[in-house]
Amino acid sequence: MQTTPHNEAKRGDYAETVLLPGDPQRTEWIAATFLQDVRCVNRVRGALAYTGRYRGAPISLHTTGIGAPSLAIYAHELLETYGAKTLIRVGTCGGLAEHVKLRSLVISQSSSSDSAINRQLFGVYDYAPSANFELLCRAARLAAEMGLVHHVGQTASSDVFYHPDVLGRFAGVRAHGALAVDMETNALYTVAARFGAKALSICTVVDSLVNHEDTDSTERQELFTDMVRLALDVATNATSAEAEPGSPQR
Ligand SMILES: O=P(O)(O)O[C@H]1O[C@H](CO)[C@@H](O)[C@H]1O
Ligand SMILES: O=c1cc[nH]c(=O)[nH]1
Repeated sequence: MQTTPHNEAKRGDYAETVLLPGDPQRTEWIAATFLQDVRCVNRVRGALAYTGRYRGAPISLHTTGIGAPSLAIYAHELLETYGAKTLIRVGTCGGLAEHVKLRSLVISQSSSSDSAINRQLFGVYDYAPSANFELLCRAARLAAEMGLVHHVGQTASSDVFYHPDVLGRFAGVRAHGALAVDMETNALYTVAARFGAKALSICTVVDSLVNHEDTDSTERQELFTDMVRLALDVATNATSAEAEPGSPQR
């Protein structure tokens, strides 16, 4: 029998720190490119998950799929059943501000949402899901030390990818400083807070809704090298002085 309705991994199969890619191909690539002693711990629904080591430290990867409901299920089970303590999303996002260029990194400090999920949970409050402060500071410091083009600030999460009003629907959050949009960060920060866990979302900008630019999906795995290296260094509390020779710099 499976341990949860969505996961065949056994208790103890995950490390306490789990990186969360949205796409199973990204998960596979991270496992093959960055981890040692790696084994696959889940294949249910194609939500590939691996556990291995990064510079000696235990680390897991788990695919979240697309959207808040999908991420919320996997994050909940990782925290409740598998004993995860730290979740770091390694995702993609669309730029909402002119200065947020393609291929840069967006480290989300907080995330607004158009989802109805939290409206039923907080009574009269509009909940403000936020990154773990310690992870956020570490990511900002390491990104600067690594010379990565990055932005730290608030983001938006939307339940809608294809919308008839491509940019107009973001007018309110853009006018209040939102840098980029994805679909899961709001849910990640909310579920992590419920369990008293640490969470951070780092996304690579793959298109700009403002500048009407797009990356080619064939370049995307390579594009993720900086984001994944940063997330792994944040996860394992490395400093850039310890970075392996040949670590990508920008
Ligand atoms: O590339 P991932 O991490 O899946 O993230 C983004 O890409 C998907 C939409 O194409 C959504 O999940 C969105 O949040
Ligand atoms: O435009 C984009 C790009 C990635 N992910 C999103 O949710 N939107």
